[in-house]
Amino acid sequence: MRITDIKEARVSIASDIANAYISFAKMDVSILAIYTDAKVDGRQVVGYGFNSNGRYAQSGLLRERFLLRLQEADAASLLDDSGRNLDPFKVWATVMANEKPGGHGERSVAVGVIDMAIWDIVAKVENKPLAQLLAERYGDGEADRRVSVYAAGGYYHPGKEIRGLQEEMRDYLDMGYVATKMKIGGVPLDEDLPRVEAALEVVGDPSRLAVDANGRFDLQTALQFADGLAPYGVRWYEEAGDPLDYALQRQLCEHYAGPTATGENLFSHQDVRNLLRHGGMRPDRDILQMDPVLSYGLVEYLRMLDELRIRGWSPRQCIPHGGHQFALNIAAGLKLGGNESYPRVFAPFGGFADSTPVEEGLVAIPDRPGIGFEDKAELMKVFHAHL
Ligand SMILES: O=C([O-])CC(=O)C(=O)O
Ligand SMILES: [Mg+2]
Repeated sequence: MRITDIKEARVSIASDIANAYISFAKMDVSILAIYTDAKVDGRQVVGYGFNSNGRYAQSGLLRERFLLRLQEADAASLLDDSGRNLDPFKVWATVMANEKPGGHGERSVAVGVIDMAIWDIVAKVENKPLAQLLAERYGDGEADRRVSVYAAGGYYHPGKEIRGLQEEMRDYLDMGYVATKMKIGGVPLDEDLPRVEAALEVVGDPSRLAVDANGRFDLQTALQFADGLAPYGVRWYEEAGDPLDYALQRQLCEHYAGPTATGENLFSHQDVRNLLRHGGMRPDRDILQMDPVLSYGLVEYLRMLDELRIRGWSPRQCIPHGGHQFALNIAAGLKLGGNESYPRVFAPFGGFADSTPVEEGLVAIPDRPGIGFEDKAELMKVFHAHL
């Protein structure tokens, strides 16, 4: 088989929401289609990819470097031993040729978009959902049938007062979620704690509400918020400080008994190794949120999981960022602890298949080959309109 064509485009997901660090007023993503000459049940196999929110479209890196390498590669050099499917590890090595180590920057996002599309192809050629393929290749053969998801939102939004936040949380519960997440750190502690209390009034059990500071705080503020949050017992306290400030994370873990979470802005297995070595994170409670598409794709995510295992961490402590179907398949196939979901923001890239509504906080994997994008009409419309 061979790749016959590659199309890439930039799509806006701009909105007027903000977290403690950034506004999403100019947010966009790269979308990608990789066409092949493979056919399954008479249909051409096409793989789709996109990056999740928080990092911008990667058009320049994709066009000028990574896709060129893929297009210039000898077709046979990309195949697995059977010769009838792509090998994601060989594709990864091809697109990463002549890249120095370190300095991961956003190169990892461009490569992640390609990797997502390649795994979509590989699972389609095998005629299986990606979750099943992963369980067979890397697990005990059985994927989790349903994945625990939580509704991420609670952004700062002009004109959205406490009542608006409560309505948003109620909306998530009505949609079938039992757990949610909200932003903190965009206003001072004495204004944020009433927001947390208001959300808790709706969500109920504090173990069902996580809070996310998006890396906003210095050590002192991180600890002040920790003290403010401690009496509530929220599900987790996310990205208190800069994602690469492992000393801050360690001091937070020493100070705050509740679960913390971080990792969505770690883009390599080397970064994850450093977090686990130096960040003081506790395998019995803390949550790791690396997002496979932002961090060089599933090929690299498997290396991250190796770093976890070496250090006695269970993959169940991983709940990836990003709210996309790729991470949902990975969570089911590799038996992670759950997956993020964005029911109301970043559409149509957030959310899962049309045929698998969230029920009691769980979502199933549709019985479709690949990642399952074909079971998400609004997303396919975007792919077809641009690619
Ligand atoms: O607001 C963002 O950048 C998204 C985020 O942190 C999350 O989903 O955890
Ligand atoms: Mg976050």
